Amino acid sequence: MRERRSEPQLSSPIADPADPAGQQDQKAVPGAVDPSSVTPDEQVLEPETDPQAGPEEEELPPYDAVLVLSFGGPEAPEEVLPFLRRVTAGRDIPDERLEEVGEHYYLFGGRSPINEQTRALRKALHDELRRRGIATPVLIGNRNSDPFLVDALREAHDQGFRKVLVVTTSAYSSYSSCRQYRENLAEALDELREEGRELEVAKVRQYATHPSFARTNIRLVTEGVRQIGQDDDAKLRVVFVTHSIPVAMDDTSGPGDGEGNLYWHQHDELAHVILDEVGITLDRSIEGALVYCSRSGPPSQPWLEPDVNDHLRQLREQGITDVVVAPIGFVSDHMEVKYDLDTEAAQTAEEIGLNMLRVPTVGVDPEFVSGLVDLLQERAAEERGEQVVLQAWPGEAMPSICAPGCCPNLRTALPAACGRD
Ligand SMILES: CC1=C(CCC(=O)O)c2cc3nc(cc4[nH]c(cc5[nH]c(cc1n2)c(C)c5CCC(=O)O)c(CCC(=O)O)c4C)C(CCC(=O)O)=C3C
Ligand SMILES: [Fe+2]
Repeated sequence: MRERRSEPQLSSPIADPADPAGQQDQKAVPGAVDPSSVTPDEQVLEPETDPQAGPEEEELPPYDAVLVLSFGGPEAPEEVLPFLRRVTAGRDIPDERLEEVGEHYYLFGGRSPINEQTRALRKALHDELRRRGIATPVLIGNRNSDPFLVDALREAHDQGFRKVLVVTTSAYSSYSSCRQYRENLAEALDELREEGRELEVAKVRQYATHPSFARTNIRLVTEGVRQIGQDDDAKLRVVFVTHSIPVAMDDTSGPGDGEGNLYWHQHDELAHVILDEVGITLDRSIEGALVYCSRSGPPSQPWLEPDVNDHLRQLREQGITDVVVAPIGFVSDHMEVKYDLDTEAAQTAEEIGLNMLRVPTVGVDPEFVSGLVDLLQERAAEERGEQVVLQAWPGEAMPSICAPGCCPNLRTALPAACGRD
């Protein structure tokens, strides 16, 4: 087992002798995608017939469609409870907890921003693929809301697609953030097979260790530190936040034959390089810590700690006046960010007189989107048997085909796609 530091404190700068950050060539991508320009219609599956497309138009062989697989969320008050029941089906999450979480959604009119953000990501991937001359369609499938994964794959099959390349909206390695999506895929494929629809799916590797994810987060945090306007390093902290998971889930995260704690380790490594790079760019020495939000489950079950609110109070007691909160565990500003950070943590900060600035998630940042398209192309090249160099920083590239027993389901062994088990 990896030795998970119980003290969340990180300090900068920690020299990285092999800093590859500046060495990898960066592709310039013009123009960010405006999420408001995405109409619901655009997610409809349309065969792409671009009148301008020449015969040299490339695709992504052997894949004939890309699917963005996301968590999903409610978009109206009456969708909130059915959504929460779906999320927690078969788990011992008490009703009070569901009502409590329901309130977070009702505070925002029963609408989570997540589906809109998934549509914006779909459009951004679509546009970046087109910029590279790749005409492969991009679809959306969700775990917990419409368009559901199985329906999206059924529609894909009906359109004639047989090999689908999946990218999830989840960067890290753990049961909740990786294997559970693979189980969703296996279940959907089984259901379709029973209907006589045969499909193959593959998934791009978890991208917490892809350089584009690190570089985008480094730039966003650097900007946050610049903006907050506290030039005394001793009064400022960076607070890196991710979704808490049960300690038992973290202990078993990563390849079955590995050391475990990969979920924590990937966040810890990324938080360190972000602090190092911010320190180098701004010529400062800023400290930070990795903390958690959105804990659920019974109090008797240990989850990763400390909670972001407890940590903010502790910082204030230590004389810290300003915090830059960086939600590196999430890829879009969905409900966990809007409620747990922008509402709850912001309120805690205000109560205790701490100035807090929340950094945006990677969202549809062109550098991040470009990295995801690199990963789609990398996975396709790998499948064609071509030699591929897996870019990784910080840490190691995760395999695109997971090892047996990787990030196990601790409750029931279920079939999972895109792995060797
Ligand atoms: C690691 C991780 C991610 C990041 C990776 C990824 O993105 O997948 C994530 C994302 C999300 N989690 C989300 C929502 C919820 N997660 C829950 C419950 C849980 N999450 C867990 C872990 C994670 N969760 C775990 C171990 C549980 C308890 C057991 C279980 O039930 O699996 C519950 C149940 C109620 C409660 O909080 O107790 C809800 C409503 C939303 C939607 C937000 C929106 O609507 O905008 C998103 C993106
Ligand atoms: Fe969650």
